[in-house]
Amino acid sequence: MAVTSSLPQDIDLSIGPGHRPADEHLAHLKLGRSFLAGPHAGEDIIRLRWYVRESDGALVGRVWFGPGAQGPPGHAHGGSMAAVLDEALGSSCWVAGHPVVAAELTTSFRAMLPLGTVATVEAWIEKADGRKLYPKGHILADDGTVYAEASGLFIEMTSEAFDALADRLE
Ligand SMILES: CCCCCCCCCCCCCC(=O)SCCNC(=O)CCNC(=O)[C@H](O)C(C)(C)COP(=O)(O)OP(=O)(O)OC[C@H]1O[C@@H](n2cnc3c(N)ncnc32)[C@H](O)[C@@H]1OP(=O)(O)O
Repeated sequence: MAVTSSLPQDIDLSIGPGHRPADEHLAHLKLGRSFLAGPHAGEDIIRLRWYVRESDGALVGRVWFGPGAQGPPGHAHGGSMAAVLDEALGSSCWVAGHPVVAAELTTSFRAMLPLGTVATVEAWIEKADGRKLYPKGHILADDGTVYAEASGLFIEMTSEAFDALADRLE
């Protein structure tokens, strides 16, 4: 498939009914500046939009991997998929009311992801133990093919700690 550096507005990252934008849950982090979901994200690398699935509160994303995300010829770099999964697992905790940062992330790459693909990302909290959250997630093709999956340990912080970080950006 030929991949061109399409402008973001040419990429359809919408999702079906039963989802709402996740922005309201994630605004606390100044997420407009996110490496992946913010306006500064490279237009030809990755475009990403987060939603909350209303049936179970899971985080769902629609993500496009462009030519700037190349690893194997014509396919996404593993690091680009790991970055998306890092943000997905962390955000699944944030939308559930747990302000976290990543401590550990394990990613398994199951199938090569062709550049130009718009895929679905899903993430949810598998287990919680005090400040320790154990989310899981995956990147899926529309036919259900699993491109990559991840599990991690995320540590809950106080919202004051995040406010202090964000305040330094003002
Ligand atoms: C519209 C929108 C969009 C988008 C959105 C984006 C959202 C983004 C959301 C974010 C997405 C992106 C996410 C990112 O990319 S976040 C960026 C990457 N992560 C970091 O930079 C974190 C760096 N590390 C730290 O700051 C500290 O080490 C933390 C805060 C993690 C812990 O230091 P703290 O002093 O607070 O706690 P503690 O040391 O008492 O540890 C507490 C407990 O945890 C256990 N432990 C700790 N570390 C590890 C480890 N590595 N493996 C195994 N275990 C570990 C530890 O043994 C202890 O256990 P126990 O003794 O109690 O049993």
